[in-house]
Amino acid sequence: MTAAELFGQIQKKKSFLCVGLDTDIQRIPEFLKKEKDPVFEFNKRIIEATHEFAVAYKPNIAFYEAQGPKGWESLQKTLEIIPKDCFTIADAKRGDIGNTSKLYARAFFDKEASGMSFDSVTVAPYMGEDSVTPFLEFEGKWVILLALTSNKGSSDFQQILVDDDKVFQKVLKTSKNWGNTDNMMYVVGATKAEALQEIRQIVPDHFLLVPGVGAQGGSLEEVAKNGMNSQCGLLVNSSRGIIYASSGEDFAEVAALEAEKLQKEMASLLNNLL
Ligand SMILES: O=c1ccn([C@@H]2O[C@H](COP(=O)(O)O)[C@@H](O)[C@H]2O)c(=O)[nH]1
Repeated sequence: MTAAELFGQIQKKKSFLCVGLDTDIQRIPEFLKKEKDPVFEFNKRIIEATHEFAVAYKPNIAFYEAQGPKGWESLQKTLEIIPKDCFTIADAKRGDIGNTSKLYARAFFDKEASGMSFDSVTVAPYMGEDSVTPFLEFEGKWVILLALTSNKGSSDFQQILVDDDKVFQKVLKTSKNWGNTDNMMYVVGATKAEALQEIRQIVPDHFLLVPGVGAQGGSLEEVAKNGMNSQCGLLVNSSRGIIYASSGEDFAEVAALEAEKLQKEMASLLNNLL
């Protein structure tokens, strides 16, 4: 999916919502646990209930890896049923020396090799250009590079000043030439919305993946005010705030209500663009 096609979906659905599939077997409603694949059944119901309000889905790979081979199977089956008009993100935070990154890229992009073909994968920038470019060699696929993350520990390294730039600013300035606006996005936490204006000075046209509304308390309004560009340029993720809004048999309906609430707010924030 190109950036223009993604913006097309945003315009169509009046939404820049990404639903996070952080599906923890320990938080799945009891009644689903009798199913052969409870994680998949949970995801299926969440996807069916929320897809009219969302333009993207982001399974966090840790939740699947932690289940061993059956977790990978649940992930693969989940990816198959995400509607084709939705952008898919493998939130795996990978990156290694070049020949290893190539294999990570194959794991998430090459269906013939791994059985999965996500649109994008999150990558850590720490090991530099040769750890990122192997992902960019896959035509039509995206790298979503960690820039300024939503957690408290982002101040440990990402916000350190080096020669007048904070490390996350250096990451943006250096990496924006590795790819282009059709194959690179950046992660910026919603809890860091005040930094979005300076980030937009460096990467005015790139899409940003913004996790941290909902359970982490980031403000959607602040994110849009500081980070939206003329093509929206934002995918805002909420995971726990949607998928665990109810722990009962009504979990999918309540998830839909939460997703719709965010979509309505997004529609009004998009009003000036559409
Ligand atoms: O800076 C970051 C990068 C990634 N994440 C991931 O996004 C979701 C957020 O989940 P919530 O339940 O909505 O808080 C989760 O998968 C994180 O690993 C992030 O939060 N911050």
